[in-house]
Parts: sequence; structure tokens; C-alpha cells
Amino acid sequence: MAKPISMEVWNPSGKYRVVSTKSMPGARWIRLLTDNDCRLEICTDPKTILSVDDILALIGDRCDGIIGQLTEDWGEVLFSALKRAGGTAFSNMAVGYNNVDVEAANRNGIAVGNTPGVLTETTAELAASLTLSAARRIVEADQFMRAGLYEGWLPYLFVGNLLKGQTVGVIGAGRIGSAYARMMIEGFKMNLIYYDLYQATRLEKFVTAYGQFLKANGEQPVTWKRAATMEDVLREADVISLHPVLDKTTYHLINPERLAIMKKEAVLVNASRGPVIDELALVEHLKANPMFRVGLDVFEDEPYMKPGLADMKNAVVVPHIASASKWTREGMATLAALNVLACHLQSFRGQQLI
Ligand SMILES: NC(=O)C1=CN([C@@H]2O[C@H](COP(=O)(O)OP(=O)(O)OC[C@H]3O[C@@H](n4cnc5c(N)ncnc54)[C@H](O)[C@@H]3O)[C@@H](O)[C@H]2O)C=CC1
Ligand SMILES: O=C(O)C(=O)CO
Repeated sequence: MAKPISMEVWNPSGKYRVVSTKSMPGARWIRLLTDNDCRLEICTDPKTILSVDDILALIGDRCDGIIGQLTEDWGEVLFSALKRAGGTAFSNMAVGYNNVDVEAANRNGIAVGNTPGVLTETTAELAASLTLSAARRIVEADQFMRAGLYEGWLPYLFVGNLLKGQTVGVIGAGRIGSAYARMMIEGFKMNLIYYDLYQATRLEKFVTAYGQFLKANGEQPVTWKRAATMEDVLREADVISLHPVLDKTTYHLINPERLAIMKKEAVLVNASRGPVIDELALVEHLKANPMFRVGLDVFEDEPYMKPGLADMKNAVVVPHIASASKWTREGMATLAALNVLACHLQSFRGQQLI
């Protein structure tokens, strides 16, 4: 077992021991836990990604609930250790469970929470930023300026793609995909084509109503289409943004065959999960198609990029920051604390939180 790692302790005499594997922004989540009779222990070790052994050491002999991060591998080993330590509650500080073996949690009687909703707009805004940065070559142009290469305006200098009137394709039109679609439709008057397992009725109604508004004001109306297949989106869209959950149906959803049917000058954005794209295939595609551009917030083997990606001028890459606004991160921390409290700790039952 790993050696004990550094901890910050709040409310040392609290009845329930709750552990957070990372410091998180804001004070509200801390107050929620300490006001509800929890002794909160926050891991302050500088190591960015904790191993299973590190987390076993954090759980120790007694732990009622724990807040973990999307970089951690929550499976049988950790859930059985949490059960042995008397724990009943785990919350991921993230949307979804792709780093969590929910069946293992169930087997060990541990309830699992996550933190959706509060990061919907923030994540969609980053996807929109990546779209603009890739379409208008912002990072390349910035680097060019800083390198002292600008000698004056030229007709061909950093020519990119106009979004207005083009088609935005969304794969996974859930909370974030729909919010992103609305931003691109309202902001840039793009037409929508989307693919999801379920119909995005509210999104469709919004586009219809916005199209009618534009028409009534003498402008070209925007349109929507629900695609029968993902391939239809890839063939038709000028910009494609990926927002599905990561599971076995979406692993390497973007593969060499699907890259090959996309427009040569398309923009592809991923702010969902890295393994949704076959990243090695993407690098080859970027090399062969210099006018094809990507904006990536997530990577197949985080924190690493596949060989060659960092050299590609037609890729904009940022380190998984899509939900990184202060308000959102504080909200995620608050939701994670509420998950641990509300579902599982006796102390919370019948009490009011604020
Ligand atoms: N980069 C970041 O920092 C962040 C990334 N995320 C990622 O974004 C994902 C989406 O989040 P939300 O919109 O809140 O989730 P959501 O559950 O509201 O939306 C996911 C959508 O994907 C669809 N879907 C599932 N399987 C599919 C398939 N095979 N093909 C097409 N669509 C499929 C679902 O039907 C659903 O509409 C999360 O699961 C998470 O992985 C979320 C927040 C921040
Ligand atoms: O919450 C998530 O799903 C993330 O990716 C981190 O913001």
C-alpha cells in the first residue's frame, strides 16, 4: 500500500469521515459537509493523478463517503475497500461514469453520484470557442504575430471558414450538445443536423421558432434535420461537434472510415471524452488534409497526445478545460458534496441544507 499522503482536515470532531481526493474550488461544499457533522479530509498531495493505491491509503480503515475525480479509476478494488471502511457514498466530480465501474459499486452497496447540468453552458461555450478558433485559425495567427512574422495585410493571410449559413453537425444532442447547437444557431445562424439515439424535441422546437423569427424579420431562416445515421451528419456538416457519453457504442466513433467521408475543409470539435476519436487516425487525417481542422479539449490517453498531434498547425488543443469557469467548478464541488450527503449519510436526513 502507498504511504500516507498529505491531508487538510476540516471539522476534526465530525461524526462522519468524508474524503475528497482533491482540493476543489469554493467554500460552500466544505460548509455543507462540516455543517452536517462530517469530518472532511481533503488530499493536498501535489501529485496530479492519484493511483488506486494512493486512494486506498486515503480510504483507510474508516470512510463514510468520498468525492473522486474523473482521472481516477473507480472499480472493484476501491469500492470494496470503501465498503470495508463502512462507506456508502461516492460522487464523481464530473458528468458521467466512464471512469467508474457502476456494477462494482452496486455489488458493494455504494451509491454513485455525478455532477451534470451545472457545467452544461460552460462546456458548450468552450466547444464554441474551439469551433471559432479552429475555423478562423486563431492560434496559428496568434503564434505568427508573436513570432514577429506579420509584415502587413494580405488577401490570403490566414483565410479560414465563415460559419454563417453553414451547417453545424452535433453528435450527441443531450444537455451540452443541445446548448452548443443553440449557441451556433443563434450566434452564427447555422443550420443544424444532429444524430442522437433519442429525439431532441426541445432543440428542434427552438430551431423551428428561431427560423420563423428570422423569416419574419426578412432573414434567411435556419433549419434542422435529425439524421438517420451518424454518417449523414459527417457527410453534410461543415462543423461537427461531438457530445455523446463515452461507452462502448461511442469508443472510436470517429475512425478512419468516418474521417474519410467528412468534408475536406470541415471543422471537428471534441469536448466530450478523448476515446470517442481514434486519435492516431485523426493525426493521419490532419496530415493528409491541411484544410481540415480540429479543436480538441480531450485526448485519448490524457494527459498525453498521440505522436504527431502537437506538430499539426490545423489542430487547436487545450488541456481538458471545458468546464473550467469559477462558478461552474464551485457548482460541481457543491453538487458532489450534496451527492455524498443527500443520498447516503444519516446525518443529512430530515435536515435542510443551505
Ligand atoms: N470536456 C469536459 O470538460 C466535459 C466533458 N463532458 C462530456 O460530455 C458528455 C455529454 O455530457 P451531457 O451533455 O451532460 O450528457 P447527456 O447525457 O445530456 O448527453 C449525452 C447524449 O449522448 C447521446 N448518446 C449516447 N450514446 C450515443 C451514441 N452511440 N450515438 C449518439 N449519441 C449518443 C445520449 O442519447 C445523450 O443525448 C459527458 O458524458 C462527458 O463525457 C461533460 C462535461 C465537461
Ligand atoms: O465534468 C466532466 O465531465 C469533465 O470532463 C470535467 O469538467
